[in-house]
Amino acid sequence: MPNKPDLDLSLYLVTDATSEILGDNDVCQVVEKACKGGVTIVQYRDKHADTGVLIKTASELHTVTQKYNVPLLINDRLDVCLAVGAEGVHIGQDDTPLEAARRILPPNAIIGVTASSVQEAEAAIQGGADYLGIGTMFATPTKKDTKSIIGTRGTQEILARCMTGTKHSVGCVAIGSINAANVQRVIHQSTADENRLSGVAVVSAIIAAADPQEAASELLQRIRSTAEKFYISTRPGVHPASGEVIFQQTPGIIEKHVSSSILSHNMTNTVVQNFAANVCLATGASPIMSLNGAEAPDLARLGGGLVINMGTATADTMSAYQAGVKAYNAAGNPVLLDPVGGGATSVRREAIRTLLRTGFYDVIKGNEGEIGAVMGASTVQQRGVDSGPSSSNAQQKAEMVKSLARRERCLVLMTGVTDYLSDGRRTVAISNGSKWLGKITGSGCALGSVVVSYLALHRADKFVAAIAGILHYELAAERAEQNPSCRGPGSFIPAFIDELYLLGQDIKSQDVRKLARLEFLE
Ligand SMILES: Nc1ncnc2c1ncn2[C@@H]1O[C@H](COP(=O)(O)OP(=O)(O)OP(=O)(O)O)[C@@H](O)[C@H]1O
Ligand SMILES: Cc1ncsc1CCO
Repeated sequence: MPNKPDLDLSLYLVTDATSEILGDNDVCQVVEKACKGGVTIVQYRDKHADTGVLIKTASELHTVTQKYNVPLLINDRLDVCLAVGAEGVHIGQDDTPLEAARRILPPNAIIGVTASSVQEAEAAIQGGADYLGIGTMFATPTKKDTKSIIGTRGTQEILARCMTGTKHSVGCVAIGSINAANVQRVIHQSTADENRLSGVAVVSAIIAAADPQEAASELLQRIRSTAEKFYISTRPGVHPASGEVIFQQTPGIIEKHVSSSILSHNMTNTVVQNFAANVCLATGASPIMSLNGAEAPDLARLGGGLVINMGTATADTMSAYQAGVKAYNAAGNPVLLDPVGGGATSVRREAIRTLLRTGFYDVIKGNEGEIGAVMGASTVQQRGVDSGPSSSNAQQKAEMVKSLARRERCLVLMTGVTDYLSDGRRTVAISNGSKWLGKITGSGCALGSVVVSYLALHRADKFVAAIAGILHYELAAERAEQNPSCRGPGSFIPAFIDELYLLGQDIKSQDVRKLARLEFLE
C-alpha cells in the first residue's frame, strides 16, 4: 500500500452489484468510465458476493483505479482490502469497530466511517477516522436498511458540530440519493458557516447512467461550480466589503446596471406582471415574464437572474417554478424566491417547503409574515399577501434575517417601512423608500425583479449587489414622492417609473452616502 494520499473526496463513487442498478454491465468497465469522467475516489461495495468473488473483483477494480490514481476503498471487508492491497476501507456503525480496523490495517490505510448523528460523527473523529460518510441524505433505493434519513438539515447539524473544514477535522461526504439534479442544493444547504461537505457520494447517478463517464463529468462540474458559488465574503482571508466601500461602489454598480439590458426572468404572479416588467426596463434590465418551465433551461443560460414569486401559485406554476430553480442552479445564475402570502395559508406553507427542497436560492425576499413562514415560525398571521401587524422590534427583525440567511446560506431581505438585509454575516437596515410603496400593489414583487438582475450583474459580492438594487429602487421612490405630480398612490406609479429611469441617468452626480439611510447592525 502506498503512503496515504491527500484525500480528494469531491466525487466519491460507491459501486453496486444489483441488477436494478448495474444491469448486465461489467462493474470494472463502469468504474473505468467513471474514472475517466473524473471520480476522485471509489468504494467497492457488494454485500452479497462470496469472498472469492469479492477478492477477484476488488483486485480487477484496483488495477483500474490505480491507472487513474484514484484510491480504492472496500466496504466493510478488511480481509478483502488486505488481500488486494486496496487503499482502505469504509465501515458502517454495525461493522468492524474503528479502533479494531485501525489495529488490523496498515498505518497508512484510509478508514472512512458512516455517521448519521452528531454523536456518531464525534466518536468517529475522536477515533481517528480519515473521513465521514454522512447520511442517509434522502431515502435511497440502493440501501434498504437506511437507519436514518437526515436530509440537508441533519447534515448541516453534523457539519456544524464537527468543525469540518478546520485543519483539526476530517473530510465529509454526504450519501443517499444524490444526483445531478440535487447535488448543488445538497452542498449549498448542508453548509454550516465555514463547515462544508468535501464532496458527495453517489451510486446510481453514475452506475446506472447510460454514459457513466459523462454522468461523472457533469456531477464533478456541478460540484466544483457550487463550491465556487459560495459568497466571497465567507472565504477565509477575504474581507467583506462594508460601510464606506459599499457607498463608494454603489453609483458605479447602478450605472453599469442602467446600460446592461441584463435579463430579469420573472416567474411571477398575474397581478404584477406589467408593473414589474416596466420597473425592470426603467432600471436598465431586460424583463421576460415567462411561466413556461420548458424554456427555463434556455433562458437560464443567458446570464440573467430568475424571480420565483408565489403570488398566484397554482399546481401548474409550481412545476414551472421547480423547473426554473433547477435550470438556474444548474447554469449557476441567481434565483430570488419571493414567497408571497407564505404565511396566509397552509397551501402556501407547503409550497415553500417544496421549493426549498427543490433547489437553492441566492435571495429569499418577503415581508415579515413571509419571512416568518419560510423560517417555519410565523411572527405575524398574514391576511392575504400583506404582512399584518408586527410585534417584533428592530433587533428581532435583524436576528430573523440573519438566522435564516445562515440556515439557508443565502441573502435574506425582509421588506417593510425599514428593510433588513443579511448574508448571515453582515446585516443592514435600510430606511429609504416612500410611504406610497406600501400603498400600491406589487412594490415588493417588483423590488425582487430588480434585486435579482443586480445580483446577476455584480457577481463579486451579492450583498453589495442587493444593496445597490434596493437603493436604486428606494431613492427613486423618494424622488417620485417629492415630485409635484405625485398626489397619491395612483400618480405615484408613473412618477416612480420615471424616477427609476432618471436616477439611473444622474446617479454619478448623486451623493449616495448622504442619501442612503443605511445602518450596519451586528
Ligand atoms: N411606509 C413605507 N415607507 C418607506 N418604504 C416603504 C414603506 N412601505 C413599504 N416600503 C418599501 O416598499 C417595498 C416593498 O415592501 P413591502 O413590505 O410593502 O412589500 P410587500 O408587502 O411584499 O409588497 P407586495 O406584496 O405588494 O409586492 C420595499 O422597498 C419597502 O422598503
Ligand atoms: C394582490 C396580490 N394577490 C396575489 S399576488 C398579489 C400582488 C402583491 O403581492
